[in-house]
Amino acid sequence: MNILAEIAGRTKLRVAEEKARLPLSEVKRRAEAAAKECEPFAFERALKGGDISFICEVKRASPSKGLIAADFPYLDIARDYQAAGAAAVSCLTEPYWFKGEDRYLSEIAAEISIPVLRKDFVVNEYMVCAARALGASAVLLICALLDDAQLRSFAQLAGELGLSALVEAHDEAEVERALLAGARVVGVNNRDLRSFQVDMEVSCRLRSLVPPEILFVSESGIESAGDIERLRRHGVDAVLIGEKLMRAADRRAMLAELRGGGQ
Ligand SMILES: O=P(O)(O)OC[C@@H](O)[C@@H](O)c1c[nH]c2ccccc12
Repeated sequence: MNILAEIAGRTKLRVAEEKARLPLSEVKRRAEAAAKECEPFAFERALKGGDISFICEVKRASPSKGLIAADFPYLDIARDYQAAGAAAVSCLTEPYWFKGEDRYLSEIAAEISIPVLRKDFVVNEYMVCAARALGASAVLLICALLDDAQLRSFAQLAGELGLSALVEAHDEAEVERALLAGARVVGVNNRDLRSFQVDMEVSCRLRSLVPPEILFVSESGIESAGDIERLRRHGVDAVLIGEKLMRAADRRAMLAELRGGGQ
């Protein structure tokens, strides 16, 4: 079984436990209440226009790298990202492989003013509603994990809650499926979630398949100002960076270095 299927299976059990504590009707009510108080689609707005935007990730561990941050002052990290000019923050909430927690997301969203993406393995509508209820402005939908009907219905539900959906693809067929599902933000993962192989060329190759009015985010394995420059040249709207920033002693300085010559 590949890791994605394994994570999805474990996630379904996790959500079933959550549901037993807090029913879907209550999470929906909380999500709708949160939607009334938040600016709709703030995530998309934050990525639009200007130079390439940075989505900076708060990630404690990953299946490919193991423990990334022994010391994990997640609120300080999120505040640093905001101070360094990040357009948005991505926060892992998956507990078993990424050592994430829902409270990291809710506390970060309450602490900073830039939008926060819930980075998790969404497998049902409960998780979309919970994302909003926790204070997220965006939710990740992974094409490799969801069929067309699920992609469409979760993207629509997100839309009804004013949440942006970052629809993640890794090849031509998945980009096509993302667009068919009505994605307004397509993320191309440079990392193959099955083999963990990282190749920036994947983003460069797939860029032209996404029309200019749809936001294009390049995700994973981005490590240098040179990488960013290459993606900029290909017309990428935003980059999603985790490990390189998480491991930096001075995250603000690292973000400035990655941004390089752009304004
Ligand atoms: O740490 P990196 O290589 O900079 O990658 C960040 C981000 O793209 C990665 O965490 C990610 C991309 N898609 C995902 C889906 C699930 C979990 C994690 C991810």
